[in-house]
Amino acid sequence: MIRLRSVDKSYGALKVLHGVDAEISEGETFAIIGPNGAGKTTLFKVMTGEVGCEAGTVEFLGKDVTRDPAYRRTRAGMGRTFQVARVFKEMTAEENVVVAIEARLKNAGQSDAPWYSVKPSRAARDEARDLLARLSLDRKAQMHAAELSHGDKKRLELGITLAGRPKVLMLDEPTAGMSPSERVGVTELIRSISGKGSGLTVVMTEHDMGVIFGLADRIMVMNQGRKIAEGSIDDIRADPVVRDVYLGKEAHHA
Ligand SMILES: Nc1ncnc2c1ncn2[C@@H]1O[C@H](COP(=O)(O)OP(=O)(O)OP(=O)(O)O)[C@@H](O)[C@H]1O
Repeated sequence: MIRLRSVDKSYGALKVLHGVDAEISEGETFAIIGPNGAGKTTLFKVMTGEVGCEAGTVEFLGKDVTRDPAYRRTRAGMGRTFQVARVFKEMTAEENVVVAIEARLKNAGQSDAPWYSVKPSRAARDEARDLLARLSLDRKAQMHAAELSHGDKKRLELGITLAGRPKVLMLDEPTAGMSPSERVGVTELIRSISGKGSGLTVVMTEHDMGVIFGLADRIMVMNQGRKIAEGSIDDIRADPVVRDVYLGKEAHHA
């Protein structure tokens, strides 16, 4: 799905990624973890195309996309959510999802409607309602997005992203700023949409180890811009270097 080879990235004089390699396979949930400032978000943005890299390559679906901007990668099937949910606040939850469905149909040449028509198609509305039901937002479908709780806004953003039918779902700290119960809910939701048989690949950065251990098939650990470990949850838990630089610190904070 995604392959990074020897990626270097600097912000001015500050080098934040040093020769990072990564390979993400179809259908897996891949998590990037590490202490603050380790370079997780930067690596994530190199994958999505929000930032470029000075050296190395990024492949998506077997094609070199290193020079492709983010919107091209989105069109090719990379869906992304943000640390602060991006939704149209003045529109209802249903309208937010309908717009995303109409945009997908339009990009696929299956709709002549303007990017947002005043009267959306019946098919788009039905699909939006199904999606909102899967996200447990059906009873809030007619609420304006601005009125939704933080957790529900994140759910809605996930719905908008899923409406684009991505091949890979890129989640940047999906539980950031959530209450413990919202975290559990979103973890279950991600598990339900990315479970075996869904075919969906998920790449996520996340600070909450409970969320990571509940979701990830494979974990990559970053420290100071380098990959220091990669493997299953059990591998990562048992890795003495990881325990030292990351899990150890978490445990001290706990
Ligand atoms: N736009 C930017 N301009 C300059 N420096 C940046 C920029 N973005 C990030 N950095 C720096 O790059 C380093 C890596 O940041 P990055 O956000 O990738 O780390 P992170 O592991 O995601 O951290 P966190 O867990 O705190 O989100 C940090 O030292 C950060 O200050």
